[in-house]
Amino acid sequence: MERTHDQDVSVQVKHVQELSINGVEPPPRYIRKEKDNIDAPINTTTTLSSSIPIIDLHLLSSSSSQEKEKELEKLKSALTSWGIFQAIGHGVPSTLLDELQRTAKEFFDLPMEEKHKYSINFDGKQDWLQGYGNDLIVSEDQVIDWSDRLYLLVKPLDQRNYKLWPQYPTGFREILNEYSMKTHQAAEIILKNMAKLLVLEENYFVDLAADNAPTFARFNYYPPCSRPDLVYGIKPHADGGAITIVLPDKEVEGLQVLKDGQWIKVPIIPDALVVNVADQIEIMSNGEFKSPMHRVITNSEKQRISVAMFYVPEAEKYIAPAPELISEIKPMLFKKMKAEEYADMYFQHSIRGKRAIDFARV
Ligand SMILES: O=C(O)CCC(=O)C(=O)O
Ligand SMILES: [Fe+2]
Repeated sequence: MERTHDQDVSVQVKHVQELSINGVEPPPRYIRKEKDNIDAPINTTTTLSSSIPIIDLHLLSSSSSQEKEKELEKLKSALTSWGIFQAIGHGVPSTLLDELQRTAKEFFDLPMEEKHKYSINFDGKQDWLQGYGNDLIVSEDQVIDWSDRLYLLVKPLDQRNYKLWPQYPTGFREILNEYSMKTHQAAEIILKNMAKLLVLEENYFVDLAADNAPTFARFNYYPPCSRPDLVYGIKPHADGGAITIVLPDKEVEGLQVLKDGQWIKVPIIPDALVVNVADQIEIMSNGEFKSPMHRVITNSEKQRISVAMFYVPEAEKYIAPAPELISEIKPMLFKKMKAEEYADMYFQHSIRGKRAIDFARV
């Protein structure tokens, strides 16, 4: 994964945090264009928000088969109709969630010079987009998200680039390490039960999170923005890996998911982790599980911080619909390709605001 990027990054942008401090109107390149909008109304009712499934991961490994079956049924409907759910009983201690949020905040609060030590473009080199930065700019007319990020490879362990793991705030490295181990266990439970639901071999999806498979942590920092009506925190997108586990901000909402043509707010549930299916599981499940479009809106008064863990299949692995899920009535919906080919495709299309998975269809 230590690939250097040969993309032209000559167009540099400021960190959003600096723009926000000056309180200026967002510059034109942050203003979304008509083509970036998905023409869907926002559903502001809490009824739909509160119908986003809540799954107790602990019950999925419970000894009572009745409880387990009930939770599995809920998981099935979460994955097939929403592609997103709130995970409780995930085994990550509440104190660790708080510590991770606190360290993330302390990192973004550091002076710019300190954060720049971990810059994506440090020394003019790009380490597969790892480090502190924001959207990679590939064209002059690209619309930029109102967020700064710290993006780090946390697995495979021997590929971690500790030069980009902040030394301050103290304890950052240990906390991220601990958090990544705990969320890995949650990811395994989810992936195992996904295979069960599709009557596939138990490890069919768990292997996607094997020791050699990459996991990335992305700390998202969304400063206040004077024009939430015009500027996205993250534009509408689907994630490109296998699954994503997000620790959302404890106090500030912002994440929305597209469901049946409407944007639905993902509500804050204390200590819950938001889990979403990403494109490569949609492909492998032959479209049974949905990789949902989601976006983050900005807030005029408050900053928001989230931490996303992306579980990504190993570069060399072939991704294709499971043969067991292909039949005369359900033909193969997606082409077979290497995970790294998909990753490249994802990168090229998503940066231009397009859905990569549409280019993988048969
Ligand atoms: O900030 C959030 O809640 C979600 C972030 C997200 O969608 C992402 O990092 O891909
Ligand atoms: Fe996302």
